[in-house]
Amino acid sequence: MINTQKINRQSMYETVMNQFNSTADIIDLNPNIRKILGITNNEIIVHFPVKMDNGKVEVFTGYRVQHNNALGPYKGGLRYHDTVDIDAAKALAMWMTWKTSLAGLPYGGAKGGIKIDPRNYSDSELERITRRFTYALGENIGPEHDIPAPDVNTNAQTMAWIADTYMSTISSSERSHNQHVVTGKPIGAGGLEGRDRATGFGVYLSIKLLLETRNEDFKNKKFIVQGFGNVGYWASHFISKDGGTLIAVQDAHASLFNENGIDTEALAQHCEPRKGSIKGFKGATEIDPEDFWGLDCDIVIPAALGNQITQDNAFKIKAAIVAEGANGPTNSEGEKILLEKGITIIPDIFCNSGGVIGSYFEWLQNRNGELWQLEEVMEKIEKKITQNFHKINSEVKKRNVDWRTAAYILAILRIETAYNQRGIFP
Ligand SMILES: NC(=O)C1=CN([C@@H]2O[C@H](COP(=O)(O)OP(=O)(O)OC[C@H]3O[C@@H](n4cnc5c(N)ncnc54)[C@H](O)[C@@H]3O)[C@@H](O)[C@H]2O)C=CC1
Ligand SMILES: O=C(O)CCC(=O)C(=O)O
Repeated sequence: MINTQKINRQSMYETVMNQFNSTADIIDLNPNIRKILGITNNEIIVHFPVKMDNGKVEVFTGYRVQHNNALGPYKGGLRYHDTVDIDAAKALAMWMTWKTSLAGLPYGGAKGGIKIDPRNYSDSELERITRRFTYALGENIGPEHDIPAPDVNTNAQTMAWIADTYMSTISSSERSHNQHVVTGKPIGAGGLEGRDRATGFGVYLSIKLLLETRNEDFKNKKFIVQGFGNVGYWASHFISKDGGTLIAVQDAHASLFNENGIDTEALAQHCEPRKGSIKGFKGATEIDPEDFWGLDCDIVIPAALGNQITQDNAFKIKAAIVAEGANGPTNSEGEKILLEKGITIIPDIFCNSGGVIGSYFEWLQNRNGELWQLEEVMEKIEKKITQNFHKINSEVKKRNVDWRTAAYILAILRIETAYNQRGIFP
């Protein structure tokens, strides 16, 4: 569990702006484009009332920030968490713009959510909250305009409620072909086979590809994971299946350690859906959360919230690789320390891009009226991530820079090219 006083030192917004500005300097980004990308296009804040199970009305605050749509419709998740505010949504929306650009997708970037701890609400309250949020967002979302997806504490069920509510607001003749207003839906409601595991699979694959460049694989490799939700679980599943040993897991409630290995599937079974936690799992010992980052291992996977690896703990990390499953888990000071120690950071905008790549395939599937099988989806995701890995690796070598810098250069250059080709800033 994290000490929030420490994580608030540098905001995620400051982190993403540092990353953007240092890249803009390196590539000598057109100053007009720099101005545009340095701000967000639209920041939507909605307050909406919902009747609770006890009959009382509570008013909630929801956010949707649309950063940039030079490459296509806005795309990015919705998060239900206490830490959601306008600055967090702005930072996360910017990361989406870089991520979709780097991945080679026809999308821009957006992010949003509700400031709420979903554990305090019943399922039927969450359904009403989600539906009222969707009404409040109104035409700010749409299948060709802004397409939400799952993020922290939201899931396929949340997306199904949004799609159903959105479709009830449009004309009946439009309903049958607007399912792609959100991605990450349940399979029976237009979802894509494999979207559930797509992000974790991408995290696994990005590490595997990096290990291959070093003539290594997962055998005899020990890894630790912060966050055992969608991303943390699926990343652990694929790495364990490929020979890696999960020795520690931390979530919002506990930190667990077993030097002989934690059974990923047994731990997943222990966590009941949505409100689940790793706490109380019998196959590992609970440790002090402060000891988590310093454990002796080869790979560290932050897969929870932003600003987790900072100047307060980066110096403790002994692993050779930090693979960013989460968005913005490493702040600027933390990154400096890791790089000085010679640790390779696989940056979030590449490492967790399997999710939005899967979402793109779901969007195409819905748009084209097709149904894709799991095997072909996973092959397509693997192909795209592998191609992107090689592009970043070439940039790392060509410019002799770290992986985040290389990824940012590619992402921002693609957007700059789009603006230039449109002839806006000759
Ligand atoms: N779900 C997706 O497809 C994608 C998610 N991501 C990012 O991955 C990260 C995790 O997302 P999901 O797995 O979808 O969320 P989730 O809601 O399924 O799981 C979140 C996990 O983080 C843990 N957590 C929350 N607060 C914590 C704290 N203070 N300390 C330690 N652990 C804490 C929770 O206990 C839970 O295990 C987020 O940063 C998200 O933006 C990135 C790309 C796509
Ligand atoms: O699948 C998507 O559209 C976006 C998922 C997301 O929020 C992310 O990649 O951070």
